Amino acid sequence: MSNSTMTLLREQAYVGGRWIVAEDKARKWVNDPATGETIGHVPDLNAAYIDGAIDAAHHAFSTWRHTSVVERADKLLAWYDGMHEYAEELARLMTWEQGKPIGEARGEVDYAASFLRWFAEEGRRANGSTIPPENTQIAIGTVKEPVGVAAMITPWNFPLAMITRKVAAALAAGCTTLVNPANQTPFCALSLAILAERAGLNNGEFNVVTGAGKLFSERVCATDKVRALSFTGSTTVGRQLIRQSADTVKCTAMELGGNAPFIVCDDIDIDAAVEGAIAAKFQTSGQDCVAANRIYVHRSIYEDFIGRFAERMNAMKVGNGFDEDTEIGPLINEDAVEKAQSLIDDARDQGARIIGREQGAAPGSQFFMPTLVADFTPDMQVSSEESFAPIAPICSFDDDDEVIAAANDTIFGLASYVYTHTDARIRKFMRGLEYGMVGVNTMDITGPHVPFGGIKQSGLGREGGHVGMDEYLETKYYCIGGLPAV
Ligand SMILES: NC(=O)c1ccc[n+]([C@@H]2O[C@H](COP(=O)([O-])OP(=O)(O)OC[C@H]3O[C@@H](n4cnc5c(N)ncnc54)[C@H](O)[C@@H]3O)[C@@H](O)[C@H]2O)c1
Ligand SMILES: N[C@@H](CC=O)C(=O)O
Repeated sequence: MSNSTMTLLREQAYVGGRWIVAEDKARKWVNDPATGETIGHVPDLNAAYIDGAIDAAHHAFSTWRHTSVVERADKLLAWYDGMHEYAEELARLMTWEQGKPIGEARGEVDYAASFLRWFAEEGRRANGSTIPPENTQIAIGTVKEPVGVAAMITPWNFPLAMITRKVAAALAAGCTTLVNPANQTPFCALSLAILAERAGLNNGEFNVVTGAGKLFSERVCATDKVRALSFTGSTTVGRQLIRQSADTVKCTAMELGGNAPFIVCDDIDIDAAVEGAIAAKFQTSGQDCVAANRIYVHRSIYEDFIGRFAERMNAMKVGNGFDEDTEIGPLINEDAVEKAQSLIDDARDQGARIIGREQGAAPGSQFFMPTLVADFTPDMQVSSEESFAPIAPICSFDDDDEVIAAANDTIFGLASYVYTHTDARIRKFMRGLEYGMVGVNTMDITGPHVPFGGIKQSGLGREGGHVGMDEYLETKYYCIGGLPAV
């Protein structure tokens, strides 16, 4: 399949079950990050269009909230089937506008679709409860009800999965949805809308509102018609959105930044730990909220680990994501490349050893060669900031308590990893690490069935798993009095 024959590339927004362009012809252009070439454009919707989309979702809610769980599940499953039917095209579209290596893009299509199936099934389990009353003439219980219209603002690094993980949960709960996708990757969101429309979600239940996130958030936060706001992105923007949501007291779900520690103890198979660290660091070319951002290795195996990691890293193929053997693609824009370089410069100036291929070997201006920063210290920016780049800071430690304290010394608390084969240590790390997620001897920690999310300034709420619908459900308590005594 070539890019010119794609059938899922649509240069219109999807609002109220209709495909629209902006009357004022305002557009946002989308570029291929690997080549810089233009892919196309999408409408840059102004406030009036955003308000129209809010009204459409609000109107649709009055019907969708009363649909049966079976109807909701059928539509989500039809959408799931559509994603599988068009899996290869979706993957190619993602590689084109996001830059992700095609193998990873195929993986994300499956991952994104898995949330549609999971929540199709999970919708049936939005159970209420009965509560034993204190006298026999009353009946007490709870029912779960949808919160209302839910708005979602999603990032570019997982342009399908970060949408389906939110939207499937919300639709299964009986909410209607408005998605504002990242400006770098709107075509993935719109391809989802094409498949949603074919699955029968064609009446304003799912809207893709392209254009600036800032304006979108201002409009949705200002109105009571939108009751929930779910955001995935940086902690800086998340804080701002929590503030903006205060005036209308919205339910907010926040999946924010991370600074994941990856701890390698001295009782492990070094090659397995190196493979885990390589995957945890370089997936999505380092642009992953759960990417290993600080690697701590026990002093007794430190130089050995660095040697093996560097050898593996230097063999990684950096290139256009469409080449099947590419392991590291482009970064999302040139600012990201500049930021990566400034992190390396700061670390070098403060005495770190910089190991890796020359940046001159990069195949284009938006590529950053994978780089190991050995002997990093807490004062370096690579330690406190999420690099979102293929940069692997590594330092040594002597003692478990010391490394747990170092790992926890951050405002973030999303993912963490530890490699050790000793039972007592597993328990100590699992409980001691102040993170929402702990991977032990694996970096493969996500899936539709797990509660994904962070503590501290990495977020509020969980996505996926049994709790993934909680953000979109209210608990209504009822108390029926005056019943005949039993
Ligand atoms: N916890 C998670 O599940 C998760 C997943 C993916 C990415 N992230 C985080 O996202 C960040 C990387 O993405 P980024 O740099 O593009 O983040 P970002 O916060 O700049 O942008 C994310 C989204 O927010 C929108 N946005 C930007 N400014 C806005 C504003 N003022 N109001 C409303 N919307 C606005 C953007 O258009 C984009 O769609 C990293 O920190 C990463 O850890 C977290
Ligand atoms: N890698 C995460 C998304 C964050 O960027 C996931 O697996 O859901």
